[in-house]
This record gives sequence, C-alpha cells and structure tokens, in this order.
Amino acid sequence: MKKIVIIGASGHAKVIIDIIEKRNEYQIIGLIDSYKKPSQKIMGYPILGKESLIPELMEKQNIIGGIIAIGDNWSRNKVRDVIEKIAPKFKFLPAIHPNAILCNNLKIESGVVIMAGVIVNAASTIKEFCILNTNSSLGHDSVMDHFSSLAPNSTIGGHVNIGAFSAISIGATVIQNVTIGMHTIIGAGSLVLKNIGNNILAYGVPTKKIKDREIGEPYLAK
Ligand SMILES: CC(=O)SCCNC(=O)CCNC(=O)[C@H](O)C(C)(C)COP(=O)(O)OP(=O)(O)OC[C@H]1O[C@@H](n2cnc3c(N)ncnc32)[C@H](O)[C@@H]1OP(=O)(O)O
Repeated sequence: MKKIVIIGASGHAKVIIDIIEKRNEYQIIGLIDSYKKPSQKIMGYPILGKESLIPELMEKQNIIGGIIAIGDNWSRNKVRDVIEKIAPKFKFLPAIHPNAILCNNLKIESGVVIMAGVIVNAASTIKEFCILNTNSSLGHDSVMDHFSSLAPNSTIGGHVNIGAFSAISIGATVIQNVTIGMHTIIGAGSLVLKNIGNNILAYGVPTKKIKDREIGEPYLAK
C-alpha cells in the first residue's frame, strides 16, 4: 500500500484519518504538525515533525504525498504553498468518505475532503482543496472555487457559486442562483437569499453584511 502523511493534527485530522482507514487505499505513516510535540500520538499515529521533514520522508520512507487536514481555508492554502515549494513531487490527495453520495462525472480536484453524509448533485464542480463537511449538500450546477468550504449540515441550492477561500458555516442555507464572493464568511445558521460580495462577514436570517473582513482573518477560533 502506498504511504502517506496527514498534515495537521486537530479534530479535523481525526475525521480524515477515519476516512483513509475506511477506504483502505493508503498507509498513514504519521502526522505533520508545526505546533504539536513530536512523539504525541493521534488516533494511534505519531506526530513526526514539521513540514520541513517532508522531503526526507519522501526520500527515505517513500511517502508519495498526503492530505492537508487543516479546517481554516486560508491556513490550508499557506501550508499547501510551503509544501509545494519544498517538495514539488508531493501528491495532494483527496479524502472522500465511502458514505458520501456524489453525482456522476463529478471532477474532484486535488486535496478535496468530502465527509460522511455529504450529497453533491449533478453537474457541480468542486475545485482544489475544498472541504465538504459532514452532512452538507451542494445543489446541481453549483461551483465551489478553490479552498472554499461547507461546514456540517450546510445546504446549498442549485446554480450557486461559492468564491475561493469562502466558508459557509455550520447549518447555514444558501438558496438557488446565489453568488458568494471570495474570502467571505457566512455565519452559522444563516439564510442567504441574495448575492454577497468579496471579503465580507455576513450572518443572520435573512443574511446581512456585518462587516468587511481581512484576507485570512480567523473564523473558526473559540
Ligand atoms: C466539525 C466542526 O466543528 S466544523 C465547525 C464549523 N464552525 C462553524 O461553522 C462556525 C463558524 N463561526 C461562526 O459562524 C461565527 O458565529 C462567526 C465567525 C460568524 C462570527 O464570530 P464572531 O465574529 O467571533 O462573533 P461573536 O461570537 O463575537 O459574536 C458577536 C455577536 O454576533 C452574534 N453572532 C455571531 N455569529 C452569529 C450568527 N451566525 N448568527 C447570528 N448572530 C451571530 C453573537 O450572538 C454576538 O451578539 P451579541 O453581541 O449580541 O452577544
């Protein structure tokens, strides 16, 4: 079995480990994390060290690549950039739970994570490094641009466009034909009825703009 690493050692990483174990296609040799102490174990797998260790792991332990298990959309992108620079041959793999329901002919780009209970409907597009968290659904003819995410139980109608790095938070609903810009956060439990632009924090029922946001401002803290 081909060997891989998981990058990140949070709760999100635990869910991704479970997906990889269930699919039984790759052997996880350990986790890469810049903040947690090496020697700690997560779900039985050791934390091996920081991203800088990856070239050595590829050479000496034959790892072919791995999955970035970082929930924050902007941080995931920054870590991808670092790894691409130091290990250009590292393969960024997708992780797709066997109990996700995906439309036929869906093109899943590199690094995409799709969790249990997700439904992706016909003619939708999911670009690089998106996350579709537990029980979220993406309606027909919709597009998730790179590094965007759906939190658990979020519901996206048909013909919706979600911009790069934008996050739809837990339990939010977006009706059909809506476009959400880049770097925008839709807060938990929101109901989005109209288009929302770039770099905005918005929430509520119906959803209203709360403020402009800086690129990379945290939205999952606490
Ligand atoms: C498996 C997993 O766990 S995946 C986890 C996924 N997590 C999520 O999806 C949660 C994402 N985070 C959110 O939705 C947050 O509510 C955010 C980012 C929208 C807002 O967070 P913050 O800016 O820190 O808001 P903060 O908590 O300080 O609240 C400020 C005010 O706004 C209100 N508020 C915050 N979020 C919302 C919301 N989604 N809807 C309505 N009101 C809200 C608060 O009640 C508070 O009101 P108050 O001042 O009257 O008390």
